[in-house]
Amino acid sequence: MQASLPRWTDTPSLAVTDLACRRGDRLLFRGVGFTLAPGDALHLAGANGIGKSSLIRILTGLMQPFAGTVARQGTIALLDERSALDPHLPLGRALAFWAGVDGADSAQGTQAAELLGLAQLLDVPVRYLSTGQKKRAALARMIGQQAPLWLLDEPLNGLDKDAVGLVETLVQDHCRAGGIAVIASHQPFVLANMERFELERHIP
Ligand SMILES: Nc1ncnc2c1ncn2[C@@H]1O[C@H](COP(=O)(O)OP(=O)(O)OP(=O)(O)O)[C@@H](O)[C@H]1O
Repeated sequence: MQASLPRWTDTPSLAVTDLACRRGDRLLFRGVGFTLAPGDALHLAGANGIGKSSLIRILTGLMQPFAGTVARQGTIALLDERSALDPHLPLGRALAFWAGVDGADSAQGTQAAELLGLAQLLDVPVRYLSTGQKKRAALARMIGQQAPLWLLDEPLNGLDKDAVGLVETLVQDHCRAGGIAVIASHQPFVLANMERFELERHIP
């Protein structure tokens, strides 16, 4: 079931040092540090509101940390609660739009859509997709980016059991191909050799 392997030239890495995050007047966490190399996967675990999404946004560069540094090597693909797909476009064209923006091979997006069981829905406007189908479509968009660094915020929300297994396999394939994945999830995420990072240990 493996997608054709992504290709990138640089060796990806993600190194986080002594990171702290403040939202409003509250320090959410401090002293967060880890280093990820090709093939590594990290599960960010913790209760609702602990700061998993905030940490993912800091890793992407969308949010500044209160303290600490993030060093990235390689491009990032982000999956969060927003699919980033134009709701008015048919799914196939919405995916092709992002392939164009990312300079990626649009066949990769289509192939990812097929892997995620969306082959029959490429002509359907994104706004008509169900919750689980929208999540699958967002995953197809992310995979189509062919980026080495995958940052996934609650990737299993809204997915049925089969799709959960599929996503776990896709992430595993990505890491086996030399990619890196960070997965923020309050649900179990089954992946061989994945490290677990408990944000709770970093509450001030
Ligand atoms: N713009 C903001 N200003 C102030 N506080 C915020 C802001 N955005 C988020 N927060 C707070 O920061 C905390 C962490 O939120 P975050 O979304 O990172 O948590 P999370 O661990 O991803 O939660 P969940 O599992 O529910 O998705 C929450 O208490 C939230 O209310």
